[in-house]
Amino acid sequence: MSSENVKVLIGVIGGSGLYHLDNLTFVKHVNPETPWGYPSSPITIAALPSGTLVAFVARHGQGHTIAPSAVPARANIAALKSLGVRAILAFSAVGSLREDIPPGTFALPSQIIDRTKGVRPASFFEGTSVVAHAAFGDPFSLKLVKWLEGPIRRALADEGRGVQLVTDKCIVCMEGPQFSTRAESLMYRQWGGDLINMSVLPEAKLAREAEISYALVATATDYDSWRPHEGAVTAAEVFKTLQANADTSRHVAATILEELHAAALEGDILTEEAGSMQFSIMPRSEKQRPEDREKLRFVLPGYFSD
Ligand SMILES: CSC[C@H]1O[C@H](OP(=O)(O)O)[C@H](O)[C@@H]1O
Ligand SMILES: Nc1ncnc2[nH]cnc12
Repeated sequence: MSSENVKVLIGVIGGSGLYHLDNLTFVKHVNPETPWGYPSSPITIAALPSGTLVAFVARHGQGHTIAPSAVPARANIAALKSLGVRAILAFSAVGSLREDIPPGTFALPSQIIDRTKGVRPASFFEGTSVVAHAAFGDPFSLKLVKWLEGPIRRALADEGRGVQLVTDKCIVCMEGPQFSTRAESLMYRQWGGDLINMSVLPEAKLAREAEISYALVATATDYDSWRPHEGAVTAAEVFKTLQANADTSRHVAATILEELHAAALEGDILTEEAGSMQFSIMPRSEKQRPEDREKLRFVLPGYFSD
């Protein structure tokens, strides 16, 4: 279980239905302990055909034992960062709030509406003597999302199942675990929401605090509960599309990760996030507790060295 000497640039987070990337070559499992505990599941280190390594974590655990509100998102992001991860491709099963985003569609959202209820630890700085305000106006990495569009479209075309990709959508992140009421679902549409899940927050916020470029591949499974003459969403409805979406997600990952790794090495898709916390951390270091600085060094070594 040692994470020693593992250096990985790209991390993948799998959501509901996506518990492994078994179309890549398994190398080993690592389970880094972080100041925020252990990740949802041991992290799989997998090799691409060139030998390039990627890291994969199952958000809800390998056997889907962790509810969305209980996902140890800080440990997941911190563990990936400790392996060297600078860009995360996260997958999520989502509800659709729009007629023109039918189940089976893939989406790259660009905005988030936060409907979590404050029960999830949402910052690495929480409970410490260090105050930081990360910029989150553009919650996904603009450069990474823009870069992903072409390779994902090509991967979907190459798969040949006719899966469509839509971009520039707004995702609502709700608390759960129960699904929304019909009234809430209608309200989210009026607010401008296009998609809904229970997982993108605080994951995206924590990736930003850790200066990791983060993008979400949202895979639609259902129409939530806003359609007046249709039944409200149930888990059984979600399961109908989950497996096919997960198969396509694995295909997309296997097809684009080599190119993504090369683009990340080249550097440009990482430049927005790298160094972005520099002006977010309130600069009163003489009042910051040494033990808090040590904890934060795990995710932001550049700012909290002695
Ligand atoms: C199984 S339906 C609700 C569940 O599915 C999504 O999980 P994930 O984002 O990890 O794919 C959604 O966010 C909920 O957690
Ligand atoms: N309708 C829905 N609401 C919240 N999360 C979801 N994940 C998949 N479908 C969902």
